[in-house]
Amino acid sequence: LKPKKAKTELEAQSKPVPVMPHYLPFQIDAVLGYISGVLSGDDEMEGLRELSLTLGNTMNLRGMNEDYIVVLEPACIQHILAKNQSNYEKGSAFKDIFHEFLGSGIFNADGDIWKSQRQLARPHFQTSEFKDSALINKHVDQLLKVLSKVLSAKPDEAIEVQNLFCRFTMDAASEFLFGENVNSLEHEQSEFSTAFNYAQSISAWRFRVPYWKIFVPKRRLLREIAVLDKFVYNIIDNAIARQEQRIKDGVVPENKIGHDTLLDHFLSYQKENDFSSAYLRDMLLNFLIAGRDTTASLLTWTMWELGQNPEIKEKLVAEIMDQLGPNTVPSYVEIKKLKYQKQVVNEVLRLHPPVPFNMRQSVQEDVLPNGYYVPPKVPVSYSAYITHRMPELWGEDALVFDPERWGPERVGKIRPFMFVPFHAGPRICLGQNFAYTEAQITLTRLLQSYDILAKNGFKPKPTGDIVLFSANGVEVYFKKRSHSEI
Ligand code: HEM
Repeated sequence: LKPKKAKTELEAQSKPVPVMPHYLPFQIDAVLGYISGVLSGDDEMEGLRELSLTLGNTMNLRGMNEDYIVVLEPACIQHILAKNQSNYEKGSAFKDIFHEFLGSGIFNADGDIWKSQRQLARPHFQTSEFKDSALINKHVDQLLKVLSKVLSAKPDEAIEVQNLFCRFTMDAASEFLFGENVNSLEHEQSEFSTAFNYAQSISAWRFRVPYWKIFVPKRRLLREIAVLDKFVYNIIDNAIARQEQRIKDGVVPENKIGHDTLLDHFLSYQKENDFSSAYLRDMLLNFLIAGRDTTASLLTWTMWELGQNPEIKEKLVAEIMDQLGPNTVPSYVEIKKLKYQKQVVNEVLRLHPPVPFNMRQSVQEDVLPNGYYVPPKVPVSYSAYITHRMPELWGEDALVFDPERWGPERVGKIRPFMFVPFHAGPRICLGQNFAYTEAQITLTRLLQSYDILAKNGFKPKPTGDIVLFSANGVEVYFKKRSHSEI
C-alpha cells in the first residue's frame, strides 16, 4: 500500500501509527478476525497484548477505515490523561456508545457536566473512614453468612466466587451510595444483574464493531435499561420519602437535609439545581456501576491468585495473625498495618486490572511524546492490562505474580503511569480508597475464617467486557479454619 500523503504540517513532521495487519479493503479481514475471535471465546486482552508485541507500543486498530489508536507507554498515557488531558476527552464516540445506559452520568460526561458531578460527589468520598469500615464489615458479615450456608449445602465442592462478590459489592455500594441495602446476597437481584450485565456487554460490542449503529442490535438493550431504570427510580423515590419523613419528624431541619449518603447529598442540592429525575437516575446508576463490578473483579482475581500461589497466601495469613489475630474485626486503621496485604492487592491490580482498557477521543490533532501522529477526533485508548504486563517496564518476569515487587526495596522502580488501574490525572477514580478498604477488609476476614485452595484443572476465561471478569467465574475451595490451626 502507498503511504497516505500528510494532510497537515504536524502530520508531515511526525510518524504514522502502525496499523493492524490486513490484506482486504476496509480492513475487513482484520475486523472479522477480531470479532470472530471474541465470539469464539478467545482471551481478548491477551490477543491485543500479543498484537502489541509485533506492532509496537502505539498501534492503530483501524477498521472500516476508521482509526482507533492505542497507546501503551507510560509517557503516552501520562500525555493523554494528565499533561495534555484537555485534548483527550470522553468525546462523542464514547458518549454515543453509552448513551442509553449511562446517560449524562459522571462516566459519560465531559466539561461542566462532569465537573459539577465530580465536585458534588467528592465530599462524600472524604467522609469518616471509620464509618466506611463499619459499613463494609456489616456486609462482610452477611457475605460470610451466605458463604457458610452455601458450604454447608455443598461441603466438598468448590465455590464460584465471582457471582458472590458481585452481590456483596452491590449491597455494600448501594448502602454506601444510597443508604439502601438491596440485600442481593440474600435475595439475588437476578433481574437487575442480568440487565446490568447485558447493558455492559452490548456497550463492549459497540466498542469492537465499526459502524455498530448498523450492526449491533438495540431492542433488547432498551428492554434491559427499562429494568435498570425501574430499580434506580425506586431507590430515588425511597430516598425522597425518607427525607420527607425525617423533615416531618423534625429529625433534620428542612434547610439542612442529612448528607449521610451520596443520594441524600445530591438531593440536598436539588432545589438549587433543579435536577430532573432522569439526571438523578444517570448520576446514581453511574456510581453504582463504579462501585459494584470493579471491586468484585478485584476480589475474584485475588481468590484466583491465592489459590495458585499457596506460599504467598501463607505469608498473607501469617501477617494477619501477627498483626490482628484470628478474631479481630478489622477497622480502617488496622487494615493500614497489613503492608504485605496491600502489596498482594496491588499485584492483583497489576495483572488483572478491573478496567483493562479505557478510551478517550482526541479533540485536535496532536503528536504523542514518542513522535506518533494523532489525527483530530479519533479514539485514543490505553490499556492498563497490557502496560501492566510489559517486560520492558516490569522485567522479564512481568507475567509472574510476585507481590515482592511492591516491597520497600523494589517499589521505587515503579514509575508514575506504569501502574494505572484507577486511571490518573483529573479523572482519577473517586472510590480508590473505598475500594482498597473494602477489598482488604474482605480479604482479611475471609482468610481469618477459611483456607483458600485451588480447584485442580479449573481455568478462568477472562473477558474484556468493560470490566475484567471471567466468563466461567472463578472456583476455589474454602476450608473452614479451626482457630487452633492458625
Ligand atoms: C478496584 C476497584 C476500582 C477500580 C479498579 C476503579 C477504576 C476506575 C477507573 C479506571 C476509572 C476511570 C474511568 C474513566 O474515566 O473512564 C474510575 C473512575 C471512577 N471511579 Fe473507580 N474504580 C474502582 C472502584 C470504585 C468504587 C468502589 C467507587 C465508588 C464507590 C468508584 C467511583 C469512581 C468514580 C465516581 C469515577 C469517575 C471519576 C471521574 O470521571 O471523574 N470506583 N475508576
